[in-house]
Amino acid sequence: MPADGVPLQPKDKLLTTEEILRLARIFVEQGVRKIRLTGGEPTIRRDIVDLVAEMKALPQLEHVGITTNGLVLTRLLLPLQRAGLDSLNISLDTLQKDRFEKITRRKGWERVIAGIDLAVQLGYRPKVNCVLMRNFNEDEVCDFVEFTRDRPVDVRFIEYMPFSGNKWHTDRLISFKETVELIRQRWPEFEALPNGPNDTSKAFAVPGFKGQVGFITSMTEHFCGSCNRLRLTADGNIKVCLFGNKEFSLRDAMRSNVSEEDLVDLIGAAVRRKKRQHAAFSPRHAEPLADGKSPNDTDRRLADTSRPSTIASAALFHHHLHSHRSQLLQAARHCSSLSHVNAQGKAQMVDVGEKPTSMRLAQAEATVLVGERLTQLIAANELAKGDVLSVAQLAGIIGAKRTSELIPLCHNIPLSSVKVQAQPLANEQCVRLEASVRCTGQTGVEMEALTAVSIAALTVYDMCKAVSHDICITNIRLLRKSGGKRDYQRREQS
Ligand SMILES: Nc1nc2c(ncn2[C@@H]2O[C@H](COP(=O)(O)OP(=O)(O)OP(=O)(O)O)[C@@H](O)[C@H]2O)c(=O)[nH]1
Ligand SMILES: C[S@@+](CC[C@H](N)C(=O)[O-])C[C@H]1O[C@@H](n2cnc3c(N)ncnc32)[C@H](O)[C@@H]1O
Ligand code: SF4
Repeated sequence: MPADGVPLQPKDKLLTTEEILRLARIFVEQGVRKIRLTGGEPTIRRDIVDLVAEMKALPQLEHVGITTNGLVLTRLLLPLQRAGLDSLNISLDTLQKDRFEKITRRKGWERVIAGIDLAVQLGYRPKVNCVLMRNFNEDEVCDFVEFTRDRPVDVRFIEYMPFSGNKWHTDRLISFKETVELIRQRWPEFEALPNGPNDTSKAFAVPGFKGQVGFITSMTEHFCGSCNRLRLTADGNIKVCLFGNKEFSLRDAMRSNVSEEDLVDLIGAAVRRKKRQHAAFSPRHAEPLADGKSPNDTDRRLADTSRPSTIASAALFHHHLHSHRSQLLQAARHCSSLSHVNAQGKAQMVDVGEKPTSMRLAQAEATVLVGERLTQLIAANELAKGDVLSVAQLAGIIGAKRTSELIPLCHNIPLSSVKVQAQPLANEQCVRLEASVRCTGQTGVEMEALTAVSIAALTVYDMCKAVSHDICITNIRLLRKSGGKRDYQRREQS
């Protein structure tokens, strides 16, 4: 706990019980089988027991766990167990009462130990998380191993990770290998055990001890290759990586009544951007790897993990859709000479039922002139609102899918593919957007491609307008289309 405490989020920014449960249901329907409630500190939520009970009622969910500072377990663990809690991890960085009070700036060490013992009595095999820091608690490594002699607990040593403001430094990191060597000086028989496919920790034990020891080697041997985790912050942002920027505000999407289908799309798009390894570091390792690969640098490079990036565009996007739609409907009422008008002067859709089915493709582009500074900020992904290019891409995809709702007489066409590319061009000081839409049907998809780039362009505007209003959306145009009665190819494309 920092000396000045930590700023708390206003309550209305946090997800409500209903919002958490709705997202839990959606995630489970999409294939998630384990949910861990962590934090922040999950036990400060008054609804924590109800949350566990409601989640356990989701038929396909196999496991609900919690990670807690353990301070109120003696009061809460029994109700949590009755609610169905499957497992618990308790954070404890020291076995010394005074040191605990120094780290946490509060009393309560005895309560945490009592919470661990209660968990054991109730039949759990709790995991005890201990972050090792040099010149701080490294002298307790063997005490923690000793803690596993008579208790069926899994003590896990976590390599100290850099998070914004925690004064991380390479020198403070105590590596997995170093810790194992230290333990083997006292217990030479300390042995490795098998691990599960997506475990964060490497299991070890002293033969004969009731408990075991694990190592979470996020820094020296990252396990990103087998990482299958998604993270949802207390205020509703989905993060596909612990070290990544915030992704989308699912809270804002839900509060602006985005449909469930679009919510699933937002989640899917975030998941597809999950990288092979964590974003915050160069691929270099801090020291020789256990698998024998040689390191090339001991100086770990950190990217800026504290960069703010609130992406609340789902809400704004929804707003655009609605205002855009009513403007368009108004315009349609004044257009009496359209071909989509019947003999009585009423608007009608063209009946495409007789047309042959064919594979149709349309490509369109748009250019957003943003100026030099914004082009640089976008390229470096340094805008406060978040990752402009990814959000624009996603908005374009949603736009293509919603075209028939926006353009009054457009058919609702099942699309087989929508691809949107967003590229900052340094020389032209612009973002170029290109959409490519495909379907197999009786009418084409040029409106879908044009809508995709238009919505993507508006999204770029929306995410940049805090920096400058000197932005111009231009050159929204069809590039080519094929598969219908007449193909089209734009000649001059600059
Ligand atoms: N790099 C990385 N580290 C993680 C991730 N999840 C958990 N950890 C590390 O594991 C520590 C303990 O996290 P816990 O909340 O106990 O969760 P867990 O280890 O995933 O728990 P289990 O489900 O019991 O394996 C964290 O402090 C991190 O150091 C992750 O997704 N990526
Ligand atoms: C952030 S806490 C949140 C849950 C809960 N409040 C708790 O104390 O367990 C989750 C885990 O992250 C660990 N953790 C916190 N800061 C860390 C750091 N800089 N490096 C590695 N692990 C860290 C904690 O020790 C804890 O086990
Ligand atoms: S990809 Fe991110 S979340 Fe997954 S293990 Fe690596 S750091 Fe953790």
